Amino acid sequence: MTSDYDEVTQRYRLQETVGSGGFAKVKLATHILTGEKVAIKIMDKRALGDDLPRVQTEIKAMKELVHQHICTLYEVIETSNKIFMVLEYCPGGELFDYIVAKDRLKEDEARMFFRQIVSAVAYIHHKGYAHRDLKPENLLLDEDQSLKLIDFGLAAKPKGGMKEQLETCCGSPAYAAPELVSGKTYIGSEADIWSMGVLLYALLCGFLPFDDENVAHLYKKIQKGEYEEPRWLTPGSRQLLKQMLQVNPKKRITMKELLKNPWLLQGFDVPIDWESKCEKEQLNADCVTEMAVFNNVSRKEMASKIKKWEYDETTTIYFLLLANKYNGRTLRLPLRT
Ligand SMILES: [NH3+]CCCOc1cc(-c2cn[nH]c2)ccc1C(=O)Nc1ccccc1
Repeated sequence: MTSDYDEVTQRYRLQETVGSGGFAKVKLATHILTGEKVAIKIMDKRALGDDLPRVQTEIKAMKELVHQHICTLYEVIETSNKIFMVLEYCPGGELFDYIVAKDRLKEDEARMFFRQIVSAVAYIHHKGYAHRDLKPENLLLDEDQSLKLIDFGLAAKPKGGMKEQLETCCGSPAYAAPELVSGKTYIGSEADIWSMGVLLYALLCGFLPFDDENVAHLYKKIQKGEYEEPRWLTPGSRQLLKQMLQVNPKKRITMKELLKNPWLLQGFDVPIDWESKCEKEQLNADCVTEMAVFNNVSRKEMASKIKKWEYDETTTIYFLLLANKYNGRTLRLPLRT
């Protein structure tokens, strides 16, 4: 009787559990061949029940969305009872805990993080997706204190493009846009802009703009769109929050305008670089060469194998090599003995 864990334990050394949410648990693991650390999200198909489509949505979205501020999906291993998602290692924990630990962030640090969030969301909108559950719990810090967006289980890619109205009410109430909590049809990208406004407020203030134990009262506050402006907020940040937390989605700042907002440019003076640095279309030649030598095949053969993007061990090794190129570490594949 092969256990569900046979395949994954052949290639990964499973370590401690670092998170267990509703229908998934996350264990740390080491990729045996390269020694690199990864996180493995483990789901039981029986326990998933009606949530199985949500996992399929997440896997499909993460395969399409490869970006420096999105947690990379390396591999998917499916057995008779389990789904294993091998994911990028993010040891810095959740942005939520980071804010709580610091009470609130100084403006420069809030801006540095928020630029990374805008970069990730501008990229997913460009790819025709809306995240629909943007909140500090879904932003993890990697070992270089860079933000990585996770949890695409509610992401939507409307067939008719980003202008198509969406119905499903989803995400966490405190971050949900007024048009969403009013049960109206809404544009995913416009709702994401509102959620990012709530996120920016949380970064700068350390508490939420709209909060109430009673969900009905919370919805009322969101629909009213009135919030406190603590005295420490600078005019620039007040102005930006006002443009993002516009109750009328048609009056809300657009992503295009957000990318060149003066408050976001302050101190950086370069527009937010939202393009992906690791597009799948353009393979990194060094990584291909390294893998070709390791597998004792031609580079041409290796490149076409990688381009199948089967999200198996080949995909994992390619992404792990690529990540090491970016953060300057040299990962060498052990020559096959
Ligand atoms: N509070 C975070 C628990 C879940 O941790 C992860 C979740 C995902 C994830 C979940 N969905 N999509 C990606 C990806 C990576 C991690 C992770 O590496 N966590 C970690 C690493 C070292 C110490 C502590 C925590």
